Amino acid sequence: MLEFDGLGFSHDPGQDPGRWLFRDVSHKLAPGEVLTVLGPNGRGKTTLLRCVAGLTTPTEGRVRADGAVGFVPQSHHTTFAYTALDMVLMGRVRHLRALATPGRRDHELAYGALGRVGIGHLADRDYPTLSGGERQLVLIARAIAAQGPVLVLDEPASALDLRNQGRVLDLLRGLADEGLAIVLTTHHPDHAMEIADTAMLMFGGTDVRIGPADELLTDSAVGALYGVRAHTLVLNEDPGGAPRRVIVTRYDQELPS
Ligand SMILES: Nc1ncnc2c1ncn2[C@@H]1O[C@H](COP(=O)(O)OP(=O)(O)OP(=O)(O)O)[C@@H](O)[C@H]1O
Repeated sequence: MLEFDGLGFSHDPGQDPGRWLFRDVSHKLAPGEVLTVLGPNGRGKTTLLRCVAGLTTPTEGRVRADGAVGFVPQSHHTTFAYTALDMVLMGRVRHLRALATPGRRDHELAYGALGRVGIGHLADRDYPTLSGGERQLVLIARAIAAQGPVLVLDEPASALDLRNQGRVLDLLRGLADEGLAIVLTTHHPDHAMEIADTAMLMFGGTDVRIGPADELLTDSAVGALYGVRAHTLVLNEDPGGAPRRVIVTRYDQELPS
């Protein structure tokens, strides 16, 4: 379970009026729930995620989680020559006694997590030599190996190719179905429609809308959020199966701001 209540953040709260990135944001995620956060660049998605993960202190409000919150940053660089396996083993740290080194079970879980994100073959590679997408997969594996009940991921698919985007979305949905509560940001409404139970649209300041993803993610809401024209397409890919709704945008048709 993850709950945030009255969450607000401003870099200059003393200003009148204060310039709030977001304010009065509340939601309670049940185990198994995926919440997807959408909003334009600079709207405060990363700041909100960092508040939820306990890495940034919110200006207002509080966060409560049943257990450790795993955080997967948008990108990560290190010059230290850790291997991919070492990076994933770091996710096990809170399970180790003081000064203990990872044991057989930790290694099994780390290899298992690398396998789950499809990069078991990269275990012994030096992390700084991996591509951006490969590094993103290592960080997701690290969060999986940590075995916490809550995962918070900042644009986890941003550096991934189309096939790996699908794999990671499937993986996250699968982890939620195993009982994890998951919060992620994305710039792709389709990713939200694919896996989210709940969507959060950050229109700015106090206008932050939270609700069931299939109700909130309409072409008019997505269009208004980004200032573009958006259209819904209904795909009947599987005869006898439920039609799938996707939102496409016309990049050449900005709405007047
Ligand atoms: N120290 C600071 N002082 C003032 N503004 C800051 C400071 N640090 C960050 N900001 C601003 O806060 C805003 C929110 O940043 P944040 O990274 O949360 O946005 P985001 O929605 O995740 O953006 P993106 O989609 O580009 O990743 C941005 O406009 C950023 O420039």
